[in-house]
Amino acid sequence: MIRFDSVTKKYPGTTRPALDSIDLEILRGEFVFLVGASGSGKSSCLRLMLKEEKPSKGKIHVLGQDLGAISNRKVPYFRRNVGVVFQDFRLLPNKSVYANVAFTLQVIGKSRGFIQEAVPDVLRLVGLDGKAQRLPHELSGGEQQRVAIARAIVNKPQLLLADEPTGNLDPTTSAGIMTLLERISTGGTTIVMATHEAGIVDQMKRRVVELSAGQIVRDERSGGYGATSAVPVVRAETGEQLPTAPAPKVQAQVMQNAQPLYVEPEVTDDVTDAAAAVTAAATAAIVIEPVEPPATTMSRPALPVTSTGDDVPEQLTLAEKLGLRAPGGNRNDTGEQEVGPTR
Ligand SMILES: Nc1ncnc2c1ncn2[C@@H]1O[C@H](COP(=O)(O)OP(=O)(O)OP(=O)(O)O)[C@@H](O)[C@H]1O
Repeated sequence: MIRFDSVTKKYPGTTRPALDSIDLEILRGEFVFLVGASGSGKSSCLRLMLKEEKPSKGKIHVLGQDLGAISNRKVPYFRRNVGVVFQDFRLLPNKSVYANVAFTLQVIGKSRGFIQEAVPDVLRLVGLDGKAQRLPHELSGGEQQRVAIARAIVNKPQLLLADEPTGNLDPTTSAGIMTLLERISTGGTTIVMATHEAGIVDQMKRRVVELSAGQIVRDERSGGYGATSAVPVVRAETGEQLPTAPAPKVQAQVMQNAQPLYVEPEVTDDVTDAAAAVTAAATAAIVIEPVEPPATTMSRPALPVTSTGDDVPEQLTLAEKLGLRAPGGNRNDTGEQEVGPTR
């Protein structure tokens, strides 16, 4: 499904690599957490898997394809099989929930009939079937993230990449999002998720790959978060060590005491709401701890905007960022403007 062979990523103008000779194999259907201190290379890993960045050395295979052999023109076709979810949702602000999800299918040329079936189906799966006509700002943060997840999976990708998808959400809502991701995973989708949330990782007991200063320092089949948040942050550009990484919001202890996140799917469409209710009840005791910002803020570019080649424009539309259209391709009537969290 995913293979990294001695992959090194060194960004221009930096003194040390963001990823340093990484070997990694992820099999079909796995649910893998990428953990590690801020700056350890998690987002770089995801960007490489999506071919948003090119490795400086080494080879990457995703979905059976050698990413180095895919031309920029063919990248959107590759990405049709890869869903992506970001911390800041990236929804179209002036489009309804339905239109946001339908957009993905319109861009890749699916028929109206297909869209009219697929969108309600996926909105039911994420528990938003009653909210199809709402605008993003009329939804809670958790609901907005569920729209983003619906958009990411509506084309039934084999692989879902998630970069801190609960980063903007409170602990209970985060647990609900994890319930949903776990359900998507049981449907056979491979999921790779970068996170700082110790409680979630400890509770779900999935494969954990830990990065430290660009190297894999731990790869456990059924692991916990470990002590990564205590690992000093290292700035790739200078090698300077920063004192702390962001504190996780969902405390491990509380999540350990919570009931399992996953609820067996039922035949009714209310299953997601039922699962969310169970999760909410189980995590009702969670105390929302104020998250102190790190002593020094890391300068890090937004995940998808990085230019990958000489012929790729700097300003990418949403469809281009999501890999649904080749950069510079025909920008028709899809109204591509994006929005982050609206609360
Ligand atoms: N476009 C870039 N140009 C230069 N350096 C970069 C770039 N992107 C990332 N880096 C550096 O590469 C290193 C790894 O960054 P990356 O974003 O992959 O870490 P991360 O583990 O995802 O961090 P966080 O948890 O804060 O999101 C960091 O030192 C970062 O400063």
